[in-house]
Amino acid sequence: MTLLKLGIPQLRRDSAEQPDSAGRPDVPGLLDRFGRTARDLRISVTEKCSLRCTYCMPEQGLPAIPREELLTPAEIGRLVGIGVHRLGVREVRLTGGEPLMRADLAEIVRLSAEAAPGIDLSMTSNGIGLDRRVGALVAAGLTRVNVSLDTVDRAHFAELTRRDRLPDVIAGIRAAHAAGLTPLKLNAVLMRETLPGAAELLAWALAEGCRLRFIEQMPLGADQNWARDHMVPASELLAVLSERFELTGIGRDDPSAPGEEWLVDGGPATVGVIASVTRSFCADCDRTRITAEGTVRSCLFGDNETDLRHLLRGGADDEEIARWWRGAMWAKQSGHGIDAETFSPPARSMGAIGG
Ligand SMILES: Nc1nc2c(ncn2[C@@H]2O[C@H](COP(=O)(O)OP(=O)(O)OP(=O)(O)O)[C@@H](O)[C@H]2O)c(=O)[nH]1
Ligand SMILES: C[S@@+](CC[C@H](N)C(=O)[O-])C[C@H]1O[C@@H](n2cnc3c(N)ncnc32)[C@H](O)[C@@H]1O
Ligand code: SF4
Ligand code: SF4
Repeated sequence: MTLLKLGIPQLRRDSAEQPDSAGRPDVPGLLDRFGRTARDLRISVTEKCSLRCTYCMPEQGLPAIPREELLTPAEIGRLVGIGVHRLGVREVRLTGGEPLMRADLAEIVRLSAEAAPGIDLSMTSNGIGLDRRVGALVAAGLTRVNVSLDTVDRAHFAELTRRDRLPDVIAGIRAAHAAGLTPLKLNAVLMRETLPGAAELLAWALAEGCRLRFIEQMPLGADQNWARDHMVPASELLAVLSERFELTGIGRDDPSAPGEEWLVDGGPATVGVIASVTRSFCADCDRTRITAEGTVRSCLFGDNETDLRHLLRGGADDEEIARWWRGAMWAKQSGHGIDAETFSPPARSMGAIGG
């Protein structure tokens, strides 16, 4: 594979070749060789972002994807329809980059909702500008939103994201809540720098009626500055939170949910931990991803991508596209492999994959 600078790979030369499905049983779903079936579709709609979180983006942002290489709303809607009606997808999440950077986001939501009426259609966002657009997004069919927020200290937020935008994020969170997009989950990436403020962030989330989840940092940053012995494991976070709150473990909503939950002070409020590194949930993974350029990415950490865009634009029918998608997922790797001695981070960073 040829790498472009800053972690965006060109399409693999062979990604426009139909994936090898040898040995795959003839079933409609997105089965892989390890017995997992993907039902949770995550679609990245852009690489652009209004923030520059240090664990995700380089300071100068990612190189722009030419407009004609991005999937259009109609193409995204068509893939959602294929995923739901032919491949067994049960929930769809829009992500990025920052989805709100796309001016046609409401159109993407509308066409996706029309392609799969009644589906859980959510978005993961940094919340900036959500206050102005949430009405249109809900009217278009958005059912839920998760917002990323690492600290409620304005100066610290500016340092972590390289942008002084905390008031905009909070406005977005409150507007989403007021618009009925609940449960509203907040995602906070665990870092040495944010650990001392973790209890404060939880107190803030509880007061706002949001469900906070802390996420172990993964080696997916464009600056490639992750180190196993520097990351904060879930166990350390739980010890810190327990100094202020009484936590009672209640496990996962379902086995493939990445987050484990704890009741806070007897409940009903909860705090979640997504321990992707130290308590990996890869064995139960149910994810399939489409990148903003229309490739299937079977795993966050798997650089082998299969191009569906040329099929969408080349007159292929839905069943042919479904066949390629199934083949791409059949080849999915067993897990992220972070603990293996041979591990090396993927070529794309989180913002370029679609987290
Ligand atoms: N290892 C791993 N981590 C993931 C994956 N997808 C998301 N994450 C991490 O989980 C965090 C939360 O993701 P969200 O986009 O909020 O999605 P979710 O937790 O599945 O969403 P809900 O259904 O609302 O609970 C992200 O910030 C990522 O760090 C994945 O496929 N593998
Ligand atoms: C890449 S962002 C895209 C959506 C949106 N811009 C946002 O921040 O929510 C999706 C999620 O990935 C998480 N993320 C980014 N880099 C990460 C990393 N290195 N390790 C773990 N999670 C990461 C973010 O915190 C966010 O919750
Ligand atoms: S985590 Fe989300 S908000 Fe932060 S830089 Fe990455 S894409 Fe942007
Ligand atoms: S790292 Fe890959 S296999 Fe593991 S949960 Fe994420 S997408 Fe699934």
